Order: sequence, then structure tokens, then C-alpha cells
Amino acid sequence: MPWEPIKLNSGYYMPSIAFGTWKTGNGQGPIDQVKQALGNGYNHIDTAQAYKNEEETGVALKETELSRSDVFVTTKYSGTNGLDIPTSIKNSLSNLGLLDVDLYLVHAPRLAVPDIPTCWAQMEKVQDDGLAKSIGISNFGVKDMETLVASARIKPAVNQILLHPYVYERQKPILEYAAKNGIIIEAYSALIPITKSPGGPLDKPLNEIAAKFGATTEQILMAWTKAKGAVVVTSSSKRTRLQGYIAAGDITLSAEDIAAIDAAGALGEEK
Ligand SMILES: NC(=O)c1ccc[n+]([C@@H]2O[C@H](COP(=O)([O-])OP(=O)(O)OC[C@H]3O[C@@H](n4cnc5c(N)ncnc54)[C@H](O)[C@@H]3O)[C@@H](O)[C@H]2O)c1
Ligand SMILES: OCCc1c[nH]c2ccccc12
Repeated sequence: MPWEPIKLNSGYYMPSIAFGTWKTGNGQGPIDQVKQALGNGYNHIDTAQAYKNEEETGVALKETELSRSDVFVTTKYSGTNGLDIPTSIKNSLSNLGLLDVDLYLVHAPRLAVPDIPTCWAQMEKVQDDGLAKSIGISNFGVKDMETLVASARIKPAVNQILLHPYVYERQKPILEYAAKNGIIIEAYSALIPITKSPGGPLDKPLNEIAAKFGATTEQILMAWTKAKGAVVVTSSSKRTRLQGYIAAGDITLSAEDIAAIDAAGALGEEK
């Protein structure tokens, strides 16, 4: 299998590519998009309280042929409507029509109220109560993680962060801290160098490496992210793109390819 499942510090396995549901409201809508992803090789769905599509995600999960145990479901505490963590997880499970989620994340450190240790103790209770098999964080920096780990009984399984070559140097301390502490990094917006910041120093090496592999530049960015040990959370309403991302799991970049992407990434910051 190209995108191998990754073992979390909770003992559970997480599929290393996920379909993200943020902004799936347009066009087909979230139900059809999630069903399309589940029908095209994705068995990991990423949603959040803030995305306001947990109910539609739940419908898609019911309508798919895959059974509950075949799909890894992540949702997040986003502080929506000022609700606390115990209330939010119960609402999310009710919206999704599930008894538990595979992963529950604190969407951002600013949502950890009144402070990170108190918030994390509530997350630990969510796992103790069997409402989430694993718990984690999103958008946490090194200082945030240090504060959390200092008081934690259960370390976060995952930190979902922005990661692509233009921010790699800036994010590297997060990756290093996570690796030392057994926390898996999940990368969102891996395609920004193509979708939002084309015309920069990455264009040349990405195009050259893509031509060498007979691949698209999107696939090379996915392979780079995978090579950094990160799980990828991506999205598209287009079936062919979704299939392309899955196929990118077969691409193994050489050390020289990775070094060329790192070097070009370090030359240009995200625009
Ligand atoms: N935790 C967080 O704060 C956070 C933040 C952002 C995203 N996310 C999660 O990550 C998921 C994916 O985020 P993303 O959409 O930024 O990821 P991404 O960088 O993988 O981009 C995917 C988007 O790029 C488009 N795309 C692909 N190839 C393209 C091309 N050649 N030209 C133009 N557009 C192209 C796709 O159609 C899709 O809309 C979200 O749905 C969400 O679940 C989480
Ligand atoms: O996850 C995508 C970014 C995002 C959308 N709504 C949010 C609420 C809290 C933190 C992050 C987000």
C-alpha cells in the first residue's frame, strides 16, 4: 500500500492521507464530495465543528459501502458558539451519527481556554470516556506543545499544521519537537506553492522533478510532504485530482530531489 497507515502513540493506526471537508459547501456539496472521496481510495475524513458539515459528513458515512471500522474520522473542537469541550464533542458525535471519533483535535491554541493545561485535561477525559480513540491538537507551536506536555497525562497523538516547502524552515522546530515526543505531524495546505504562490523559486525544481517522474507538480508536493514523515490532509471536488493524490503515494523522491525542494522552498516565503 502506497500511503501506509501510521501508528499513533495511542496504539491506533491512522491512514496517512485524508480527505478534508473545509469549504466543501460549494458545487457538489459535502455529502457527494465525501462519498466521492470514500469511493476513490480515501478512508480518512477530516472535518471540524467550525466547518459546519459534520451532519453531511455523517450522511456520507452512512451511505457509503464502507463500514464504520474501515473509515478513520477526525473532527475538531473549534470553540463554535462558545460551547465547551464536553458539550462540543457530544454535539459533534450526534451530528456525525457516531458513537466515537477516531481523532479529536483542539483546532487552535487560542481555543484552549481558560488555559492549555485545563483544556487538555478535558480532552483527556474525552478519550477516557471513549468518545475519541485518540486526541490531538492543531496549529500548536513549540511553546504551546511544551506547555501542554508539561501537564499532560496523555500526550497528543497528532498536531495538524500548515506544511509546505515555503514554510518548512519556519515549521521545522515543530516537526522536531513532535518527533522527539512521539507526536505525528499532519500537514494541511501542502499544495499552496501551486495553488496560492505560483511563480516562485519552487516552480523550476518542481517542474523538473515532476517531468522526471511523469507526475504532476501536485503529486511531487504530496510526495515531499510524505517524505517529511507527515500525514497529508488534502481536498478536491474533482475525482481525477483525488485519484492523482492517491497515486502520489507511489512516488519515492531521492535525497537530491528533497534537498532541491528544501533549498528552493527556503528561498521564497509564502505570498
Ligand atoms: N487545522 C486547520 O487549521 C486547517 C487549515 C486548513 C485546512 N485544513 C484541512 O486540510 C484540508 C485541505 O486543505 P487545503 O484545501 O488547503 O489543501 P491542499 O493544499 O491540499 O489544497 C487542495 C485544494 O487545491 C486545489 N488544487 C489542486 N491542484 C490544483 C491546481 N493545479 N490548481 C489549482 N488548484 C488546485 C484543489 O482543488 C483543492 O481545492 C481542509 O479541507 C481541512 O480539512 C485544516
Ligand atoms: O481548519 C481550517 C481553518 C479554520 C476554519 N475555521 C476555524 C476555526 C478555528 C481554527 C481554525 C479554523
